[in-house]
Amino acid sequence: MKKIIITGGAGFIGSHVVRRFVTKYPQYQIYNLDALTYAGNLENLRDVENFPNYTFIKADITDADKMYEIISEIDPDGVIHLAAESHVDRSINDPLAFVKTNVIGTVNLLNACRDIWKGRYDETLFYHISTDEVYGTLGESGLFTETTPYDPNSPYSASKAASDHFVRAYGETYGMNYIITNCSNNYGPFQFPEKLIPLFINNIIANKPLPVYGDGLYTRDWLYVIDHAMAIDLVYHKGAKHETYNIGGFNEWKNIDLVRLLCRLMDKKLGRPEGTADKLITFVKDRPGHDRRYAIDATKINTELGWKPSVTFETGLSETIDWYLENTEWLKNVTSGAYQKYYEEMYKNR
Ligand SMILES: Cc1cn([C@H]2C[C@H](O)[C@@H](COP(=O)(O)OP(=O)(O)O[C@H]3O[C@H](CO)[C@@H](O)[C@H](O)[C@H]3O)O2)c(=O)[nH]c1=O
Repeated sequence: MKKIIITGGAGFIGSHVVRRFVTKYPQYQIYNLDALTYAGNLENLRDVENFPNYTFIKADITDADKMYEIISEIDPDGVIHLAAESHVDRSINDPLAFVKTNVIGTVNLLNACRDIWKGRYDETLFYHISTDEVYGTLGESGLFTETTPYDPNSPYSASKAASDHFVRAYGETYGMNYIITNCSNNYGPFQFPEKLIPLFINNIIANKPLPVYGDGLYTRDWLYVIDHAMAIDLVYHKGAKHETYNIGGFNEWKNIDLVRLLCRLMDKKLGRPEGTADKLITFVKDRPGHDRRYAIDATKINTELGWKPSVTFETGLSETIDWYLENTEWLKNVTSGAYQKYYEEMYKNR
């Protein structure tokens, strides 16, 4: 039986990856290693928690000894590494937390895998999940390809860039098998409401202001999280070792256009008069170092592995809104307590 450790499996993207692997591959034993920080939630995995091929391990990747102990005990065939601090605004307030988890945490995993897999690197894989933000920002035209030079602008993207470099370096220096994928903005069920789409859905439901940063003309390339999980599955099984793949939706939206679309859909679904949510739009002080535009060229994964997004943005967004409207209890749980304090702290200067 193949054994795979998925780090960060209780988080947003991680939980979709865990669900896919546990349900699709009964012949694999899946270990979800997660520290359960504010963004990790076992509620995200209630539907698979009793599957015989699923095991949850609460552990923090910043603990080197613990990583060594767990990885030597399980002796996995592969590690799919998603555990990360991921919110840009948080990284501006507390960069060191991002260095600890994203850089040191990744190196801790690499060190353990390097030692435990020694002599059989060819049969094992360290698959590192990363972001398009490592490439920095684009002007009006152009796309990020796998050969675009790294040029990160936020403490978050700098920490992810550093972790990518370490993974590559361990491949070159020690000969470990690795793959890195860099993906664009994800959206979908179970996303913590600090990111644009779930935050704004939450605020529209609660009739709270929608804080659009700067002029709102920043551009992001949006991908449904389930399509990302499908890409990760494909890359894990078919990707070439020591390679990088970009994953994106070829789906660029200026923030303000996306917010207006969201407002329109939400008014309709909530049975409110058209234009109600629009009135909540509030332009606020910009995010420092705000990247103007991201856009991914996903040609390589498309032509070499045959992956492409399976749903349109309109369908994915509509399903996402429905999910949040049906799961108000989940939303209430994750936004209680510390969330309110965080929210006020984050927006007090904006
Ligand atoms: C939270 C928030 C965001 N924004 C803007 C900032 C960005 O231009 C855009 C999306 O913001 P966020 O949802 O924070 O996502 P962004 O900074 O693009 O980064 C995301 O996408 C990245 C991939 O591109 C991931 O690596 C990151 O983990 C993820 O957080 O919306 C607002 O205008 N108002 C807001 O309140």
